[in-house]
Amino acid sequence: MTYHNLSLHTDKYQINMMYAHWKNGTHNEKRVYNAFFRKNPFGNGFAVFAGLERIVHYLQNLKFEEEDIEYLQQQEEHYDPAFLEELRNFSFTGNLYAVKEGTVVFPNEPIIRVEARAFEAHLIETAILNFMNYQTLIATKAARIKQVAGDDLLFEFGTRRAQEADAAIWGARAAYIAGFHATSNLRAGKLFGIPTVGTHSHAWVQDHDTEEEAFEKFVSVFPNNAILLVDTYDTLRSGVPNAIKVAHKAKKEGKQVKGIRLDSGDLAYLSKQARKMLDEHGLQDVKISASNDLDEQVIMHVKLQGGKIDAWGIGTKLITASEDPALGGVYKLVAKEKNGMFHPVIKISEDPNKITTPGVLTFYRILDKTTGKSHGDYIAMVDETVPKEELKMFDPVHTYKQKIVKNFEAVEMLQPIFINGKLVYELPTIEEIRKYHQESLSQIWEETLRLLNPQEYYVDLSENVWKTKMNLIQKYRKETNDLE
Ligand SMILES: Nc1ncnc2c1ncn2[C@@H]1O[C@H](COP(=O)(O)OP(=O)(O)OP(=O)(O)O)[C@@H](O)[C@H]1O
Ligand SMILES: O=P(O)(O)OC[C@H]1O[C@H](OP(=O)(O)OP(=O)(O)O)[C@H](O)[C@@H]1O
Ligand SMILES: O=C(O)c1cccnc1
Repeated sequence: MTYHNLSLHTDKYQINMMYAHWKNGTHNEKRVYNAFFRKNPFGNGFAVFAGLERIVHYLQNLKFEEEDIEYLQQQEEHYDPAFLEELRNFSFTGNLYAVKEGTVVFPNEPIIRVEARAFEAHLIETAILNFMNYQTLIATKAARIKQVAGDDLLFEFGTRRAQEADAAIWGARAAYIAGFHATSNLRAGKLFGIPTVGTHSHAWVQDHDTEEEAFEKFVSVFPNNAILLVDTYDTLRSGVPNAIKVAHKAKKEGKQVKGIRLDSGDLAYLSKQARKMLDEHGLQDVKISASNDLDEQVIMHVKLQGGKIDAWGIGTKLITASEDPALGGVYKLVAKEKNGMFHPVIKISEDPNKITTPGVLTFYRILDKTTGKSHGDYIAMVDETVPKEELKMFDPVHTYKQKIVKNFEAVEMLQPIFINGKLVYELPTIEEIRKYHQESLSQIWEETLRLLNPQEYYVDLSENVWKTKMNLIQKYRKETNDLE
């Protein structure tokens, strides 16, 4: 895939802050930022991290071309030519740590940590959040759909309804990571190695004198994999009977109609009737697929009503994450360098959920060695040793809620991706990511995975992190009181 240089894919305030740092001589000081989200989308109990591959390519290709420099010069009269010269030599030289794509993640944990010169850390915020927020959102929506679909096949059909081309292909990839089986977008298929799928549209049927002729012609060119759309005129009176006729004829000629597609009406009723009609004609091997504004709710209800659908094609509601269209992930400064050392910094808010967790942080998934399931996640300083035998886990807000965990394995979730600007991580294949996602899901109790009112997963702080946070809150509270 050719990756375009996206250096200007940032907000102007980032370049302004880079400029202000440069003018003040602080641009080479190191900063630490964490990317995280505060709330699971769709009322879900978890999210599925995606976007890392795009972030890796973005950082590898990050440079200011001559035309970008010229454009910046025109945009802001204050930019000093010597600053623009500095941009000419720009590349990402920092460290980036991230969880693996496909990981089940939770609110408020640092899923990406950036350690870089203030100059670089500012520039990359916007693009990192752009990639992480969208792809994680779609992977999460896809995981919800996957959960209700069971063993049924899931096809991603969203491109025509997606918010432009990038969203279509990266959304198709995110859906595949979360367990979809194929996409209708050939470019996504080619770029990422996702299996592709295609039926035909209503236009194909309208284009012929009769529906039967349309089906026959289609089967004649796709003798073993045609899926016939049966709802153009009347699903049960015309579409299904014509498909049956054509399927019989095909059989006699050594061909095979692979399936039919329902795209309107009551999908439970129509699929049950269609299955009955097909079976009565000995066509048990003709599968039924469905589409039409599907999401996890409709799929679940159609299945509860006894619908006989083998494959689901999902477009609009997946690719636009229609009922919750933004993840809201943020990138916050958590430590800054002074005299060669990192010092934790905090952002205070009236809303306790918006107070950041300071320090150079990592986090661990605390897996029970007997069940293989997670007790929760544990955020600690990178230089902290996590106890091996007994771990005290406590709720960081209601601290009296605590438990002592034994017989566990603490798995560090953040992986080094770039060290001193060098890529040190081998990007996994899409199949490896998809498999890893299932493994990650299997470590979470089903009470947290359920679609409706899931049990909240514990994301706890080490005592050290908690104390650092409380001390900083006290410090700022005291300073503010002193001012009054
Ligand atoms: N049995 C069902 N239970 C719950 N929802 C369903 C069922 N069958 C279809 N739906 C969903 O209901 C929504 C509306 O379907 P409806 O039949 O009203 O519209 P339509 O079929 O698109 O209409 P039209 O026939 O005019 O194209 C769609 O999102 C569809 O997926
Ligand atoms: O409903 P979605 O989840 O968004 O899935 C994609 C939709 O796109 C197609 O319809 P469209 O009316 O665009 O074209 P068609 O003529 O092929 O039906 C397809 O038949 C699906 O209904
Ligand atoms: O192949 C299909 O049936 C398809 C592809 C894209 C959108 N709707 C349907």
